[in-house]
Amino acid sequence: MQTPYQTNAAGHLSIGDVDANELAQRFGTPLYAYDVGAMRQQMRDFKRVFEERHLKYAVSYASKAFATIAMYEVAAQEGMHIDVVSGGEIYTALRAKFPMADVSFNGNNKSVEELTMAIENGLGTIIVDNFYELQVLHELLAERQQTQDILLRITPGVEAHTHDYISTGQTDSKFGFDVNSGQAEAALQQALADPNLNVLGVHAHIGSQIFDVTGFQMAAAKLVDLVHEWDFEPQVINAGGGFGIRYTADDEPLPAATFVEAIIDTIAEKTAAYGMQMPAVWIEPGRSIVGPAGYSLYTIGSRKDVPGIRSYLAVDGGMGDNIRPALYQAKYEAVLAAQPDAPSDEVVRVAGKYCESGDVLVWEQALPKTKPGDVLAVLATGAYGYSMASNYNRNGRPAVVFVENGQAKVVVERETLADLVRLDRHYL
Ligand SMILES: Cc1ncc(COP(=O)(O)O)c(C=O)c1O
Ligand SMILES: N[C@@H](CCCC[NH3+])C(=O)O
Repeated sequence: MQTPYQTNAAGHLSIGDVDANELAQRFGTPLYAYDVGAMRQQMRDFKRVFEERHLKYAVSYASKAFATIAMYEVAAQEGMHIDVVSGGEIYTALRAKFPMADVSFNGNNKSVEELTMAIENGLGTIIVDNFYELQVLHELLAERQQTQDILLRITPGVEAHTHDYISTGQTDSKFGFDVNSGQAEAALQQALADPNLNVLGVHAHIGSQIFDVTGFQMAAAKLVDLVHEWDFEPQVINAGGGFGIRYTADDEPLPAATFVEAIIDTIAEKTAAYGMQMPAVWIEPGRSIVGPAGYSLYTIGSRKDVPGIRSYLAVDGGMGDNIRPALYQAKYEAVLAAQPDAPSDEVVRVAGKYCESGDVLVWEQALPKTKPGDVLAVLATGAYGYSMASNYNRNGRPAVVFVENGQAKVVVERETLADLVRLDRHYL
């Protein structure tokens, strides 16, 4: 059976051709380690179908999944666009010297400051979410006698079959212009009439961690139907992100190309049927670019056996570096770095070190016998792990290393104790 990880000659877990135990020893734990080659491969896989078909496109990495200077550098090197959702992500991209023309800006409540930052730095496309934003943008642009390319984010009423907290395409959503009530069409007319706005097209994002193409086809078809109904010929249709990945053996993700083909084919067929030009197709994968490439390395510490119930194996990280199990009941798999393929002896719950009963990393994990000091690797933690990390319990955030071709480099330093009080001020 094919494993979702690599091993080296010693039979140890290998990340980017470096032994995971060695990474843990050199850089300490907890540690986020990324296999850069795997990320590059995913980016290329998403782009390939567009290239082969000579289409106008953008594969825009949804960087909320993992936004650091180094990540933006790799994305730029791979000819990716990026999607940002805050002034902080814009600032990080600027520091990475990411080409601002290839940046799009999503979000349901972009502040005046953030929108100002976007237009003053030549950010390529603003994905407008609501009427308030249309108004603020108009004022900022008119003042500066500038125009701005925008897309309109539409809530197409397509609900992805995924965990309820992370579906954003349905009608009862804080995101985007609602279709059924006529808001989306009104927004389009308002934007088209605005001399400072250049409406490139429409955008929809239906949810996250999706395993079939149907939702994307439905949403893409709906977008084409809508623009046709509104008598608007878009230059761009953005089908969002949400492509599912393998966290555990229960997940059966589709290849990047399958999603891309389904989206392209739907848009091509629908636009052709209406006698419209084929627009550029944009997508926004986040999780699927960085998720499978990321590993969280921990050192095993204490253990508690509750007779007849279960055993808890505790590691030196937890919900501060990976909130997803606590927040979404997300499931992960873990292996021992020194013997990932060893037969298992028991099933344990991998818990963190935080003062919270829900601080779990893996709910049920079969493992060989372990001892304190062993390095445990949780797989596929590259998306929404570091980016959702916190300093809860005043634990510092782990370092991040990028590993490629046998070389490892720290791209985010481990937070120190001094970092934890850096912004504190004495009261007395
Ligand atoms: C607008 C938008 N685009 C793209 C994404 C990326 O989603 P994922 O990381 O699941 O690909 C998200 C997050 O779900 C999003 O809200
Ligand atoms: N943070 C979520 C995904 C949210 C997507 C936001 N658009 C996760 O960890 O799966």
